[in-house]
Amino acid sequence: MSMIAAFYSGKSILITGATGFMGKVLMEKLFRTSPDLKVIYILVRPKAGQTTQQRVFQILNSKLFEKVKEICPDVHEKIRAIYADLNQNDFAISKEDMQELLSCTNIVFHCAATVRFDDHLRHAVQLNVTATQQLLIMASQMPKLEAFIHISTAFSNCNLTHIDEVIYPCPVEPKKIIDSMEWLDDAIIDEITPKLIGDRPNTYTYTKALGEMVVQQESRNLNIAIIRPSIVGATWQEPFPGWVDNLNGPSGLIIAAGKGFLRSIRGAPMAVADLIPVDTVVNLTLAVGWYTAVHRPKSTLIYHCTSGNLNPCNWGKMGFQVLATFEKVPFERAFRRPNADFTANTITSQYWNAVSHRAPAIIYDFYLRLTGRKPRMTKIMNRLLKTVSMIEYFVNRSWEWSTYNTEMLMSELSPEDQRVFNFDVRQLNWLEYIENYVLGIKKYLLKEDMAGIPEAKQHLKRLRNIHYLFNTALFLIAWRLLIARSQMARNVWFFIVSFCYKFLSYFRASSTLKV
Ligand SMILES: CCCCCCCCCCCCCCCCCCCCCCCCCCCC(=O)SCCNC(=O)CCNC(=O)[C@H](O)C(C)(C)COP(=O)(O)OP(=O)(O)OC[C@H]1O[C@@H](n2cnc3c(N)ncnc32)[C@H](O)[C@@H]1OP(=O)(O)O
Ligand SMILES: NC(=O)C1=CN([C@@H]2O[C@H](COP(=O)(O)OP(=O)(O)OC[C@H]3O[C@@H](n4cnc5c(N)ncnc54)[C@H](OP(=O)(O)O)[C@@H]3O)[C@@H](O)[C@H]2O)C=CC1
Repeated sequence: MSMIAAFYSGKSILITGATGFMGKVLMEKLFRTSPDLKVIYILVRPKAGQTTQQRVFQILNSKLFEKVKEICPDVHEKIRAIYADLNQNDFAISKEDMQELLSCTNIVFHCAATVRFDDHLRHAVQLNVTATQQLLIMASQMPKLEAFIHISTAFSNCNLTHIDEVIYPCPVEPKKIIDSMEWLDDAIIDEITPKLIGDRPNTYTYTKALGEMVVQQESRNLNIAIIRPSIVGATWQEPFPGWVDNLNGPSGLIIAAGKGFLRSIRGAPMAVADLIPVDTVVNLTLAVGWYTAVHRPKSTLIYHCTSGNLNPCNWGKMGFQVLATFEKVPFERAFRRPNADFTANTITSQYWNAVSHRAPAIIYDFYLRLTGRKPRMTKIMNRLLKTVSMIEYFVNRSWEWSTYNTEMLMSELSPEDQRVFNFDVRQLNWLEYIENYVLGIKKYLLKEDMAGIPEAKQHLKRLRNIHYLFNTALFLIAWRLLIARSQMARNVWFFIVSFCYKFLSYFRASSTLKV
């Protein structure tokens, strides 16, 4: 019997960010392994024309929850969606709902965040810092609370190269930042943002670091733990391999490469690609929830959920396997044949951006205009290049995260728990994982049918022929222009033509002699 699964039975659990990538997998695993849990409260806001109830309905009816509905048929009744907006005071939760949350919650998993790299500092602070502070204040009023688990990121201290499982202070106190956001106008915030984030690449990593400081400062007598996952990818094993439903991290770029838009990234092929499957993060999160509640460590423990030091894989190997998978299972209606590579420096990167990204987009838009359609490729390409420029920081460096706490926890688990809540990345076979990841993107994100693979392969063949034809035409035009302008080129051309002629005459004469 799994001790962790038994621990969650009968519990009332509050999850923020349950509609997000990680939150959904967390809920799924909880229901699947502890169907006897009492209730999961989720803080949800209406979005994209859907009410909170409709959003929950959509999640429960997704493929991810198919197994859960067999194991826990009353799952609908065990989810209590609470209207909440983490940008508002008291999260805009009604008095009755707040009362219920405060009096019943046993465990809090705080997953909600803005993960956008380019978010305005005011918004990133509101969600990643102020909302965390407010949630902790709420938690301190929960008499039945056993553990509060905060999800941070392994990149909250990406300005360092070796990162321990400790909280590193930021130069300016989070409270001061929170206060200043209230009275500074956007223009001034824009001006001071680069100074505040310092040697971090974006507002996301900076505000996640502030969020950790807030957790430390507001911990009072709560049982708190912080989990720092690295780059979260598709599921490895559970509930099935390859599940993914958003474009964050590598997923969007894998699509861009598979559809032939992305041809090159400035990146270091030998740098460690610290990817971690989402189900591994969730298993660790649930194990940490159990350990924190049952063993009540004296201080706030931080757990690194990373792969690099136990089972490293580099970007070169990962990219190579992504491209190899496209050969077997190509994406449909590709713009060009998938063929991406890492470039070493800014100059070559700019060259390839001009030649392989911008030029084909301009040519294609010209073709669209000629055929009376609206040009769109330059816009898509600009967006892609913006995304690439934002992730380049992470594919050009390697980090070293110590994992003492994570390994300690692994050793504390019973063999059954180690199996059911497996977070041992040493068992991960990268090639298999990446292949399933690409397949998962095709099936669950792009919603492409496997039956369409022969047609997709046929389409790639046509693209290859167009590519050869285009290159040959381009070569001939360039050559023709050169001949018109340069005596030397003309001489070379006549030499080649006469050489070919002589060779053919000799070949014809010798074959006639043989007959
Ligand atoms: C040795 C030789 C080997 C040779 C082999 C070579 C092989 C080459 C490569 C082959 C294949 C490539 C595979 C690997 C590539 C490397 C990937 C590296 C990824 C590294 C990521 C590191 C992240 C680490 C950070 C820490 C992790 C975290 O803690 S948080 C999670 C990370 N967060 C994110 O990823 C969020 C990023 N997104 C944003 O910040 C923003 O969305 C944006 C700034 C990128 C874009 O903002 P914008 O306002 O322009 O657009 P938005 O409104 O958001 O969306 C508009 C449309 O664009 C779509 N979209 C959104 N995000 C992405 C995305 N990431 N990629 C693509 N498209 C995206 C979105 O859906 C919108 O679409 P529409 O609705 O249709 O308009
Ligand atoms: N994905 C990754 O690679 C990594 C993620 N992390 C961390 O893991 C956690 C979960 O990330 P992930 O699931 O990928 O992120 P997602 O972007 O998929 O999910 C974010 C969640 O936060 C919710 N949220 C955002 N703003 C509000 C708001 N104003 N009110 C209520 N809810 C809100 C979203 O709700 P809605 O659906 O309404 O937008 C969504 O449920 C985050 O803390 C992130 O920092 C850490 C390392 C890597």
